[in-house]
Amino acid sequence: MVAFTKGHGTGNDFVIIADPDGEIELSAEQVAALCDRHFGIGADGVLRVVRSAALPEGAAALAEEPAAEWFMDYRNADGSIAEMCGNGVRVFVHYLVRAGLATIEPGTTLPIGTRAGVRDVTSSANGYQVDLGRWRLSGDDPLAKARGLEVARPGLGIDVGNPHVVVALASEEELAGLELEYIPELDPTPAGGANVEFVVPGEPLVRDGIGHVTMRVFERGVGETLSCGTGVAATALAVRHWAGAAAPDNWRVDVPGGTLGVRMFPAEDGEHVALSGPAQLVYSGTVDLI
Ligand SMILES: N[C@H](CCC[C@H](N)C(=O)O)C(=O)O
Repeated sequence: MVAFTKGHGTGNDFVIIADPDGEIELSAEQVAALCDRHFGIGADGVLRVVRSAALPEGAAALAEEPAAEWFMDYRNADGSIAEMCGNGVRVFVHYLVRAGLATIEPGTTLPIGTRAGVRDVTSSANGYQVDLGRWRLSGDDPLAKARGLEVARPGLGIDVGNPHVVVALASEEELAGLELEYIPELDPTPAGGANVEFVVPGEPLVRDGIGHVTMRVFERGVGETLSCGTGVAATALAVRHWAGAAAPDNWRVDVPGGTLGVRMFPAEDGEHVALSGPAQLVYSGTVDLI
């Protein structure tokens, strides 16, 4: 039996397993069993909470300034490993704070180790803000086909530590008509796959200097989720890219599970993108690992 806590960020839900000394080896099958919504707890992913010192890949997280004492071992619902989870890192930090394992005061930063590198988290008015780091156009711009979409649409590849393909749709009706119980088809398929976001620009796109979009997402290794933090950031970046230089650096993104904030800002190593939003813990329990 292992102790777990269930948490979510705008409906993107996770099984949190505290393993500070890195004693629990989670297999892909065990993760898939935990995430199964009928035979397990049910979640979009697993967050294993482990001290960086207890992990081989955690060494890099300790080498940075400031060192990241904690490492987020994120897994997708199918058991696959992904580099980064934007909603997940907010839930991860919220768990650390509520469990008394870390503190985060207004104006202070808590560095968290991830497979995409150390990510800085701060408290914010709507919960937490995570600096997802430097973003880039991935160059993987496939054609996207989806059930319920009349014609294939061009996608824009965006990397925010993990891979995304963002597809612009013409209307909320088109967005609602997508049958995302079926995996979208990307042609060509990026090596390693990608999370696929479908977006409708707000009418108007910019209100009071803030960009507004609505989106849905099919997550790599999961399926359609109510929210995907890195996907929300990638979507705002893609829409701003399409809108051109006059587009704002602050965005509000509506997802089925709620609303998240995105902000682009200059940093020493290039432009960064930050994601802000809520994090909730729902319940705790114990579970038999298969
Ligand atoms: N839900 C996560 C994204 C997980 C990405 C994962 N599905 C992948 O394979 O990259 C988020 O909030 O950013």
